[in-house]
Amino acid sequence: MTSTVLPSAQRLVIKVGSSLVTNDGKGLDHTALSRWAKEIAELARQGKQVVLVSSGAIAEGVARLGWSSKPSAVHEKQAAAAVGQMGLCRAYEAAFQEYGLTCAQVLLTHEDLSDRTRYLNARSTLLTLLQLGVIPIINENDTVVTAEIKFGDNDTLGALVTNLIEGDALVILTDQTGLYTADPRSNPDATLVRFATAGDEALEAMAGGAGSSVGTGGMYTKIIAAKRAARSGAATIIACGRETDVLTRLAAGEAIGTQLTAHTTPLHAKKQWIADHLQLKGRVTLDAGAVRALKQGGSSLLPIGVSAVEGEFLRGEVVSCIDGNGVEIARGLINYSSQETSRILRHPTGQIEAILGYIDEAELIHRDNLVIS
Ligand SMILES: Nc1ncnc2c1ncn2[C@@H]1O[C@H](COP(=O)(O)OP(=O)(O)O)[C@@H](O)[C@H]1O
Ligand SMILES: N[C@@H](CCC(=O)OP(=O)(O)O)C(=O)O
Repeated sequence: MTSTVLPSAQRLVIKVGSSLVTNDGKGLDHTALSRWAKEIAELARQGKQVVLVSSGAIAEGVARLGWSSKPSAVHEKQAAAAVGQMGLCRAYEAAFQEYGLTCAQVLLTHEDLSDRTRYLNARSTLLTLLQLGVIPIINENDTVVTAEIKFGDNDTLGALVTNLIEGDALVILTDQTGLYTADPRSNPDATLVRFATAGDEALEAMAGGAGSSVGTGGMYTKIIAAKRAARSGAATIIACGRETDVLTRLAAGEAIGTQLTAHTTPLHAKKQWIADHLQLKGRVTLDAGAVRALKQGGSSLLPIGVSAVEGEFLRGEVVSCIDGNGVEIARGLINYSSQETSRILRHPTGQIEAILGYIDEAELIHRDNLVIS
């Protein structure tokens, strides 16, 4: 339980809060942005895919408009967010450019992620950006949200994005070292919780249950976000964004802050997520040997075991694996598009590169991404 998850995490969602991004509301903290960009560039160099969820639009808008404090009227908050988002984009673009990385702005609402078509569109856009080596920077689309449909906090958005792209981990950077047994601002004796299980109800009490002074945000939404991220098997780390090299040290295996691990095995949760949430985009027909290998369990699907392909799909989409009689054997996330699959089917893995001119993965569907029917 005490091992750290980040060294093996391939796909990460990193969320930074308003207090960090805007230096406690005193305008954008360019030094902090540049530090994170440098660390994220290092993670990318290590082969990790990173999505950044950044708050701060409203706080930055308030500063740019010369207002003395955050307005309470929703339409004024929306206006401030629209102004501030420009600043966030410019600052992130400059910060990432310094390290040779391209970034992209993605604004999402809760509705986008509860509507199946939009969910899948958002997913495929984000996966395409990641494949292109671009760092997506996500915020809530404050212009179009009303009280009922708004995320209300970017911790929840971070968790939903983690589910959406099946991130291996959600890293929530905030102004505290991690989760304490009580709010350290008002409880000097509180101690840091280093490892726990996401979804453990005792954590919600520590973070101040809903209705208390911190119940509408603060640590509470981070604990709930961890519970949500665990549904697709992701672990959550809550750490201080002001700590030197926090991201690269976490990636090197250092236990910093609080780690909340998914209670089910990540693999099981991820497979369940694939089965429940993603739409079938096509079918591949397996030969008898591949059917046996999959049914007996434990094997990945290799292109040599596939005899036919139907439908149009992209890398990362879900396809059904059927036997010669059309009976479904499994479903899984495929590593090659339908066009690529039709070119490499019946071929040994060693020939993929010669046929396509490149190789993404040796397997057509990795066993971790296969759900046997
Ligand atoms: N048990 C707890 N452990 C740590 N921080 C807590 C706890 N309960 C409440 N908090 C408060 O949560 C705050 C962080 O939440 P918030 O201000 O919403 O950050 P962000 O802008 O990063 O989302 C801390 O500054 C702290 O005062
Ligand atoms: N969309 C808003 C997000 C506000 C928000 O959730 O802030 P935080 O609790 O600091 O992560 C903004 O950019 O200001």
